[in-house]
Amino acid sequence: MTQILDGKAIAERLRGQLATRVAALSFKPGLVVVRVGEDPASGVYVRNKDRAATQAGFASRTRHLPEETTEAQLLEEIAALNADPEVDGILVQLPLPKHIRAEKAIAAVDPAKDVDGFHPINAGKLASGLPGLVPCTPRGAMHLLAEAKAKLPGARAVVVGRSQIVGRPMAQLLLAADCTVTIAHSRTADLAGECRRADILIAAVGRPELIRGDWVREGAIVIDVGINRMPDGKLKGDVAYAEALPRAAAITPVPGGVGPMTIACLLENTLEAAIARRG
Ligand SMILES: NC(=O)C1=CN([C@@H]2O[C@H](COP(=O)(O)OP(=O)(O)OC[C@H]3O[C@@H](n4cnc5c(N)ncnc54)[C@H](OP(=O)(O)O)[C@@H]3O)[C@@H](O)[C@H]2O)C=CC1
Ligand SMILES: Nc1nc(=O)c2c([nH]1)NC[C@@H]1CN(c3ccc(C(=O)N[C@@H](CCC(=O)O)C(=O)O)cc3)C=[N+]21
Repeated sequence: MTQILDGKAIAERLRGQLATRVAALSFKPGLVVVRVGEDPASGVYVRNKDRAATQAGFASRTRHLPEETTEAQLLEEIAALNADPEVDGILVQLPLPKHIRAEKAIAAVDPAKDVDGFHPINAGKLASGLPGLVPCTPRGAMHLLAEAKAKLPGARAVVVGRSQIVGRPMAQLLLAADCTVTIAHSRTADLAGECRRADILIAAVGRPELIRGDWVREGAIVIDVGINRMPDGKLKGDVAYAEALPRAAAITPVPGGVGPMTIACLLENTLEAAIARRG
């Protein structure tokens, strides 16, 4: 029987554990989400983060800046949050309006408060095997692999996608866990062939059902990071779920897989950043 990795339930349990740890502190870890403009998808995510954080006992707020905010104004806002002792975690919601360079905003966040783990300092630490803040989505995927009791050392892991925010850090975490890691992308010569070798298959592409059932090795663990909004409003992953299900040992659904774990790991990172910074 294929194990369906219920990210919603696992994230709920993790948030409960975090709430218990937060309740034992003498302060509320502070999280600020900075949102610029009106990207429609961001509205839902930002509200979900805010609700999860508040429920778990964090001091959470959203700083919503208008679409016309200049890059310089955003950097000033970030500098103020860096200097605020009550703020432990800062997340600049992506995408940003086109007139703002995302890499400038990301690099402006104090690495000690960078709960997205996107700052080059944290990315460099991860690539060097040093402790630092780790991006939430790959971190959530690692929790799900633990839930699947994946035997990582020596396993062949294939990560499809090489973005700064998902694919690359995912590959680094699997490498740190002693997997043999392949990173595939849009220029990969034989994507189906690469996927078929995977004991652990991570899809982070952003193309609905690109990965077909017969690309999945019998007994593989499949983590589908993709979140694709279809014209009918429903969400689909990057993996053809119904086809892959009978072949996989374990698989994540979309929705209800990696997405909720991302939010739980944001809280996990914020708690860790708070404890590290406040001692
Ligand atoms: N569950 C969650 O919490 C989150 C989900 N997501 C979702 O994950 C998906 C990926 O996000 P993100 O990493 O930001 O996306 P990006 O668009 O930044 O990266 C996509 C990657 O997929 C590769 N790719 C695109 N088309 C193909 C193809 N036909 N064959 C092989 N590789 C391909 C690209 O290759 P190349 O580099 O060559 O262009 C690129 O490396 C999206 O659906 C996004 O919505 C994202 C963040 C969080
Ligand atoms: N600075 C920054 N950090 C991010 O981590 C970040 C970001 N910007 N921009 C957008 C992406 C996307 N992302 C998701 C988070 C939760 C769900 C999630 O909870 N998904 C639910 C369903 C949500 C729904 O129904 O729309 C699920 O998959 O079950 C999805 C996607 C974080 N991102």
